[in-house]
Amino acid sequence: MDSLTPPSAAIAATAAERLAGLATPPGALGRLGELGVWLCAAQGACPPEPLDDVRLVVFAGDHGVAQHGVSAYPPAVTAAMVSTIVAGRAGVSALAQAHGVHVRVLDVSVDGDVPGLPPEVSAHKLRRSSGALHLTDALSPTDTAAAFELGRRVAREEISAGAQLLMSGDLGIGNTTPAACLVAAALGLGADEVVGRGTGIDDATWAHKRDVVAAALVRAGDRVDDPLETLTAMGSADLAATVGFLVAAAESGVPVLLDGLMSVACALTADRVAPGAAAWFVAGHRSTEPAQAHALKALGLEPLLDLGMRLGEGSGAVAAVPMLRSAVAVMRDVALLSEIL
Ligand SMILES: Cc1cc2ncn([C@H]3O[C@H](COP(=O)(O)O)[C@@H](O)[C@H]3O)c2cc1C
Ligand SMILES: O=C(O)c1cccnc1
Repeated sequence: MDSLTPPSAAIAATAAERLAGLATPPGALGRLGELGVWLCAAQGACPPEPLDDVRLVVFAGDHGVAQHGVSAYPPAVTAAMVSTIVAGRAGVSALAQAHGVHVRVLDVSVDGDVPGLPPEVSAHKLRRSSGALHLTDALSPTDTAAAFELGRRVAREEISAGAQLLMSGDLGIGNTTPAACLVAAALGLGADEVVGRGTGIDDATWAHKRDVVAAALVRAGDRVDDPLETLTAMGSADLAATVGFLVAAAESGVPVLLDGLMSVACALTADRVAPGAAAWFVAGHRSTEPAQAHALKALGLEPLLDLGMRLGEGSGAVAAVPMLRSAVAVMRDVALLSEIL
């Protein structure tokens, strides 16, 4: 893919000038000021538009590797949590209600049919679960392409419906294992550097998860050099869809607020598929997963929040939405020093 157009440098310069002219000491707004400048550049408008339409899409799927002792929870939790998001009662639902964020959840590859799902949640289902990535490819190349295109289509739908800011969320027991693999593949890291505690695994399970990731990396071989082949070898349909979603947001010039490990691993992969995509991303929070820290550093992103969260679902991104709205408010509503003197 060609390198993407970055946010407007001209508007960034105008916004930086406005920030410097506000009735505050220079730099006194700290990162809020930097965020404000970035948002102006991403929107192509200074002062920026209020963020009235903020949307999260949660990509749900199961993972074959979850049958092999890498999580503290059984795969059946995935379907139950999809229903819980639909009912508006998940962790991310509470945060989204508090901050006026629209949540859409998609069953991309949950293992089995989730009873009682509204058709719009299950209509895009691509497959059930994925191959156990240390033993076999997670997906076929056709599945990877279809999932990537699904994610792109979903982003375009949300943008057409009015999204000014997009976020991706994840749901799927075992998903920290493929996400760690994506980061290791992109950055040439070893399994022991990327494997984390996920849902809260003990030392013995961590050591096994590390061995599983190491085996997956050996099995993938030099396919790690290509981001889409990496998704085929050791990703999943829900993660490939997330990558497509993030690429399409960046292609369309819509800013993205990233979440934890899965979101950031997919952002890193999206920037490999579409170089320059990362200029459209801001990091919502630092999770406790080591691979997320490596990926953030490689992307040059410093997270807005560091609350020790490790939930996923998009929760850390949604928690950071008030920071972006604060940045908009200061850029719009603070007087200029020249007006008051
Ligand atoms: C009740 C519950 C709700 C969740 N919501 C998100 N996750 C998160 O934790 C899981 C990933 O961690 P691991 O790789 O260790 O399985 C995914 O389902 C992810 O979405 C949850 C996990 C649980 C148990
Ligand atoms: O980093 C995350 O988002 C995360 C970590 C553990 C489990 N689920 C999500």
